[in-house]
Amino acid sequence: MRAILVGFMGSGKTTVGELLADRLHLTHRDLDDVIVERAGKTIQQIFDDDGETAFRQLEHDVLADTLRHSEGILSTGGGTPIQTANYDLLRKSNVPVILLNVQPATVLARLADDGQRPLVKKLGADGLLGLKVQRDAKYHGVSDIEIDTDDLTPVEVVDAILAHVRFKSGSQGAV
Ligand SMILES: Nc1ncnc2c1ncn2[C@@H]1O[C@H](COP(=O)(O)OP(=O)(O)OP(=O)(O)O)[C@@H](O)[C@H]1O
Ligand SMILES: O=C(O)C1=C[C@@H](O)[C@@H](O)[C@H](O)C1
Ligand SMILES: [Mg+2]
Repeated sequence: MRAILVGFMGSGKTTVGELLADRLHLTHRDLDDVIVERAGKTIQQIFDDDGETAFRQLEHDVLADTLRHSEGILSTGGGTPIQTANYDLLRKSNVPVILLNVQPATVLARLADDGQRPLVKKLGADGLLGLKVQRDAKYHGVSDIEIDTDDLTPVEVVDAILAHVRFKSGSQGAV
């Protein structure tokens, strides 16, 4: 991989990852999409049928495979860096890990109409922001670079990433 995006739900990892990959003519992988492909069902269905623990195991397996075999830009899921095994894989990856920071009000605004994320449905606004507080130290700890996204459009987030990370052409990755 050349760069890995992490952050809470609604921070823009999927949106920005796609734009960043386009800009750099790299492939984009979204971990949630790979999980859905592998499971043959939606994330909501995995949570409903198999439970969150099964989802987290699948997420770990897919992360390990993706880090081993894929090139380009990786957008993680919102909970990916939280398990210790995943946190360690990301820290050891030798790839810049970029945190897309969001304030609580931004999370709620961006996810207001969401019907896709099981945890948004299950936890409600207060529970969601509580989860963010619990996770924040891990997001900061796992990242090499942090971008505050609240006042930026997705394209401006890409510009901010490119201002911080120098991407080499060829297969050697970012430096
Ligand atoms: N910088 C931004 N400004 C305004 N809206 C944004 C920005 N980034 C993302 N969004 C919007 O917020 C919503 C969530 O974005 P996205 O799906 O990219 O988040 P995510 O970090 O991938 O979430 P998850 O962890 O659940 O995968 C989308 O509707 C997207 O268009
Ligand atoms: O923050 C989380 O735990 C999640 C975020 C999404 O990207 C999905 O991976 C799933 O809905 C769980
Ligand atoms: Mg996403």
